[in-house]
Amino acid sequence: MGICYGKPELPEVREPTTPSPAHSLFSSKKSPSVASEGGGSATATPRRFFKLPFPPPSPAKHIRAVLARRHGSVKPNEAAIPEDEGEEGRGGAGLDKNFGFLKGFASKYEIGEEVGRGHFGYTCTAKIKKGDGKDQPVPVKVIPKAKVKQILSFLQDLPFIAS
Ligand SMILES: Nc1ncnc2c1ncn2[C@@H]1O[C@H](COP(=O)(O)OP(=O)(O)OP(=O)(O)O)[C@@H](O)[C@H]1O
Repeated sequence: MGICYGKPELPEVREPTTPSPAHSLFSSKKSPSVASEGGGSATATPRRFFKLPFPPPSPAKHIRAVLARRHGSVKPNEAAIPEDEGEEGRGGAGLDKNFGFLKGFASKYEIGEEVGRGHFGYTCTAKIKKGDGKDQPVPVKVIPKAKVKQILSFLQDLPFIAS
């Protein structure tokens, strides 16, 4: 009897009945633990995030609150400038001159009628009284000091602007 040199019989490789802990890392199937956490879909986590008892505060509310607070402390002569242009028309209707011009303004310029309004102030016609350009018509933009202070104060209250 000779010795037979056939192929050695290899043991049959079978899938283990219980997968190793690393199996889920390489398997395309979802692990049972992941699948049980709310379905594992892309929408599951955001849905849980938005189930907060209160929605996050809107920055618009903060801005509106600051504006309302500021508006409450506005003096009567400041309220003469509307937020939207053209409400009172042109030509000086409702023009409030109850504020201080720069020193020497009255001696240099003769202020005329209002020609238009913006968010911060209004524009008037004026005429140079003396010196270079005497009698030359010029536009004068009037921004009440209190309005500037109000805007600066509002900007400082904003959380995203460093003072
Ligand atoms: N030189 C000018 N000649 C004629 N009209 C003018 C002149 N300058 C301004 N105006 C009128 O006055 C209006 C207001 O001008 P203003 O410069 O105050 O506007 P604005 O820049 O929108 O204002 P704000 O910066 O306060 O928002 C203009 O829409 C325009 O009708």
